[in-house]
Amino acid sequence: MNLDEIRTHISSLDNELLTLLAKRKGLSLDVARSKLQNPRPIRDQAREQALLVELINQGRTLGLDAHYVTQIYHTIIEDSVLSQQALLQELLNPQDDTPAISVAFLGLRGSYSNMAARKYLSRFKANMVEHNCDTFQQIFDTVESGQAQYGILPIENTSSGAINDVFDLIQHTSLSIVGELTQPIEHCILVAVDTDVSKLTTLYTHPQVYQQCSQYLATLPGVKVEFCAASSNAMELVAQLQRPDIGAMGSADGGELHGLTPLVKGLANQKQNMTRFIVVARKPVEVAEQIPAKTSFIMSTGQQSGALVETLLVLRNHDIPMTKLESRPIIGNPWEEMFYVDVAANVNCAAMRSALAELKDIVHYIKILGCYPSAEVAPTRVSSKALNQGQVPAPLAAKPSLQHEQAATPTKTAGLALQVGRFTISQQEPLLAVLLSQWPERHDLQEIARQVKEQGGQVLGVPCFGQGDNQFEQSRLQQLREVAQQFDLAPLTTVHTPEQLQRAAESLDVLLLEPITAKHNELLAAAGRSTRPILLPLADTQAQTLADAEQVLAQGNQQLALIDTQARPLADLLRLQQHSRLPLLSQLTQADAVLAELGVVLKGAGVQGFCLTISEDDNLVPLQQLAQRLYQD
Ligand SMILES: C=C(O[C@@H]1C=C(C(=O)O)C=C[C@H]1O)C(=O)O
Repeated sequence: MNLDEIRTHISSLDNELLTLLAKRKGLSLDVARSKLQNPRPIRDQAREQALLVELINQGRTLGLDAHYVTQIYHTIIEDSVLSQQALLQELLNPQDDTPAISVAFLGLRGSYSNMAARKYLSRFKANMVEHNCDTFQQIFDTVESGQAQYGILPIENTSSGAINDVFDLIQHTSLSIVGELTQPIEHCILVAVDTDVSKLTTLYTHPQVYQQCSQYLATLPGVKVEFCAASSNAMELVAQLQRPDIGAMGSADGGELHGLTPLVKGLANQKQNMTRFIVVARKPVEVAEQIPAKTSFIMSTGQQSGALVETLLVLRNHDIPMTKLESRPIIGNPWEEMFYVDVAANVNCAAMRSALAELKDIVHYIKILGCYPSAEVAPTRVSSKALNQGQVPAPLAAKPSLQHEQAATPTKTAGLALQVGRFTISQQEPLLAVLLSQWPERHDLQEIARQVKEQGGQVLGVPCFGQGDNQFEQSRLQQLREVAQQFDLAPLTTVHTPEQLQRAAESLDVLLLEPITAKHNELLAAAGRSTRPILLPLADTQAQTLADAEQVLAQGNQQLALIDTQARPLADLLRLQQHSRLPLLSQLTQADAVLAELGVVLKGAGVQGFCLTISEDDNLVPLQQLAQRLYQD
């Protein structure tokens, strides 16, 4: 076949794929209708887990990687669940037959709020009429006066936190919250014509985008930054100017609406940059009981001692998980606070009704802001156990419990739980990290990453520091991050100094400390100030280890695990665990003849994770054996 013929063939396969996806979506909506008649929760993670294992195994026989199949199906299932939820909501809250839905949001076409509005409405069949607003107040006014049916408002951001202006306006509105959504915020340089970064002289953007990208912008000293009212205004301007020396900063999707293309992506200092938006409307909605719901309310408790604790106890006594608590001053009552609370519960469920009745008796004021479908569809993780056993786990006893769907999100354990990337470390399913002893060729790195993922590992560690200048190290950090991301692994590196720690923390998920004596305390302090999970090697004595850990915890970082790097006697490890609530990991070497057995014994003794050191030339059979033993027993 020549190139044209191959491409024709690919296009025809893509066509078939799309047709099949559309058919699948149709069937998933049939499932939703059947669940309505025979009430069961929309989300069925046991079914998803079984499906994924089956697909992964089937994929393997066709030569497709586990991570590839998983990624594709996470997207398909997320859409399937959200579409089922939207259908159920539509059936429960019939709309007038409006051919178009009007939405008020901040900024112009292409703003982050506009992209959120588009995403939210994509599940309705109607067209969208856009109301551009200059202020949050104007959004509330536009919806309250009936000019728009919905308003979209950003409420919190993973880097900058709560958006206070919105919390304050919510206290005074008659509108209800009817929905939520989370939107990744990925800042890019957008240009109107074919050009290069070195040709840029001016960038237009919003001050907040500028702040969030300050580290990248510091690398472009010759470029002048000009501020606009919103990133969408910057896009509009750059699209008009059509010049190779001028760019805008904003989202790639937003830029596309103005005919702009991204020149550089991923500019934010904080890589996991996401904003949660709420959707407001004049009339509250009812949420189907098969869907995980959230309820938001505000309350003021007065300043008597223990007042807030009393209210939280009411939630706890009814087993209602709180997902957010914010406090804002009450204007006119100095030092009094209004509390804004989100709970993962339907306002109409029995537990919530009685909790609200009890709360009304003990607070000064309480107002329900709304009950709405929770937009979080956390991907069903295929357990490393299922992956290694290569069998489909029997679906859990089909118990159509509506209450328990809420509990799909992992519960926090009493000790300190370490969250590494998307993985929460636990004794049942220990963490498996592979640490290369040297930097390999990029192709080898990819192949190792692929195999680590295939075996159910979660972390890929490679040394990035100490072999070249800053730029060289930076490029390694970048490469490691990219490869790890490609295979859905958490990237790790070893850091020796506070400066290295700071740089690694900008792009990697986990940091292994290897303090050099002169910088020991400085490194611990820097680890404490960081927000990344830290692996702290055991010191010579238990007292010293606990003191080191305390130094990190005292600076605010609670994402800390201890790691035994010297194969200490089991008795020492057990003794340590009695004195520390921190997860304990063990570093093992590939060469150990009894590696897999060692892993099993350590796991039995409570070790919650393993870091296997390998060199580039090692074969990965021991990794496979370790993974199989760890996840099978
Ligand atoms: C389609 C269903 O509903 C949901 C979506 C699934 C899917 O798209 O495969 C699987 C399980 C459920 O979370 C179902 O229950 O089968």
